[in-house]
Amino acid sequence: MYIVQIASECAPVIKAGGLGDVVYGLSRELEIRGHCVELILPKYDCMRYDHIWGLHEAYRNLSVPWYGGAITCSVECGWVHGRVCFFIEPHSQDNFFNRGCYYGCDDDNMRFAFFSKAALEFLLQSNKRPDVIHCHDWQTGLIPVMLHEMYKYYGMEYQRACYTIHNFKHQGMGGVETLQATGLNRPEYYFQYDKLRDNFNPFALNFMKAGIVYSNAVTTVSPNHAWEARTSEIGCGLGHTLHLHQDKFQGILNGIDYDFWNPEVDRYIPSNYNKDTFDKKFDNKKALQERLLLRQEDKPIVAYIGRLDNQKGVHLVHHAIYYALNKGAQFVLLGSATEPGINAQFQHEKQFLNNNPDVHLELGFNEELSHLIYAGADMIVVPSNFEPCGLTQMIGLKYGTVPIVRGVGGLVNTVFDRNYDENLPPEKRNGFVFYQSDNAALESAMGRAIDLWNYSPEEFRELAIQGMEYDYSWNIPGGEYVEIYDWIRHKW
Ligand SMILES: Nc1ncnc2c1ncn2[C@@H]1O[C@H](COP(=O)(O)OP(=O)(O)O[C@H]2O[C@H](CO)[C@@H](O)[C@H](O)[C@H]2O)[C@@H](O)[C@H]1O
Repeated sequence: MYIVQIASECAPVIKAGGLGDVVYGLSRELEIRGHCVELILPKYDCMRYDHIWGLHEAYRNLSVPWYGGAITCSVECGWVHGRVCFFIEPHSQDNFFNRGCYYGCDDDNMRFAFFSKAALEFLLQSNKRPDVIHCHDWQTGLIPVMLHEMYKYYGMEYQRACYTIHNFKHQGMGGVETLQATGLNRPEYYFQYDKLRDNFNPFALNFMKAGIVYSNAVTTVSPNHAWEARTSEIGCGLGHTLHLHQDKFQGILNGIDYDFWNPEVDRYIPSNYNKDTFDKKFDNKKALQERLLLRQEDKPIVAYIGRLDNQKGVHLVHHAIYYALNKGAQFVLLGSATEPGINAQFQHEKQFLNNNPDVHLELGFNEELSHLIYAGADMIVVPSNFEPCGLTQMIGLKYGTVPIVRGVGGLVNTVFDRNYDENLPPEKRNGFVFYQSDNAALESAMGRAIDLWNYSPEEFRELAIQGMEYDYSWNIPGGEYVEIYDWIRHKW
């Protein structure tokens, strides 16, 4: 099969969070299975060019219709750790992707509406006719619409669209101008509730809703989240739309790329290990303590890695720091906040805790350091308010770092409580789970984890090794995506 992935991120060259990991990991798995995969991405000025090999011009003067005129783009091609990626670079005063950031601009909706249009034009003009176009998140939600309403008539009638939602919270909104710019026009048609009109704001078009309505198959990133999104407020207003389209909607648990996230071969950590050489994990713990100037004492290290925003339960992350310190543990945080208020709060916290030898807060994005933390910490806490899948707990498991998670979304599908999970025998359990989003609930799980480390170290070690035995690679989800692709190719 010939599959094109279109997304706003692909790790490690463009990574703001988990979306990038998934786009890369899934593409790699599909190629291993013998499919031909290409990626189309924006050419941001701030992406990690050091991860691209052989960047060269692939298409000159791609003319992309925009607002009745056209914007000329160049398309460059390069290999990102073996994956063929096409980077679209528009030449216009809008400077869509030369802003020193991936997201967070006032005109994000227009930036990615343009990217979506340009990606389709590139496929059309370069005569690429993939079997499946796989789009991700709100940034590419308009692609299935344009494919069905426009490009189908220009010679792309056999291309099928699969759409994956990684985060319902960010849906992308536009207005009439989006229709004018992309050439979709016809507001009276698209502003209908069974098309793009937002379910709650009658004056807005919703990009994510567009992707759901117009794609041949829609997925989100775990079975439990698929259920939550359809039946509760976690769908952020799209529950009804998902319900209407439930026949083509399902949850597929993300995988982890074990070539990249694997303590046995990880080149960013000083001491490689696996479950048979688990004790070498301790060398990484020492290295982590040294690197972050933590007190070199035999204490458990609790870590948090992730974006710092309300989704991630920042109030509980904050509480976890102080609770760990109170229980005599150490705490390491690696995170970045885009919201100024949350950023200021953690900057303040960092200053306040600066002289404490048992805690380190690293505010910013640091891929290399994240590997050392996964390898060096004993536990990783994921207290999310909602979590479509969550990668950090799965990476933690692979590194023998015991997850302590809130039982929501994909965390429910991946972490099984050592003491209370009744569905699995004790030797299959792999972490600690709590359910409410208050301090007491967090403490109930963190307390059990830290106590086990302190008072029954052998049992803690066993639990960590049980976690390492789980296979959360792309092997199973890769097969599930292929089944979906096959289904949409033959059904429609
Ligand atoms: N400051 C930092 N420095 C270095 N690395 C950092 C970092 N902050 C985060 N990371 C890394 O980024 C990834 C984050 O994974 P998450 O599952 O938390 O994704 P996120 O919530 O962004 O994405 C959404 O998409 C993913 C993928 O579908 C879903 O798993 C998730 O639930 C959904 O919210 C991990 O690889 C982590 O190590």
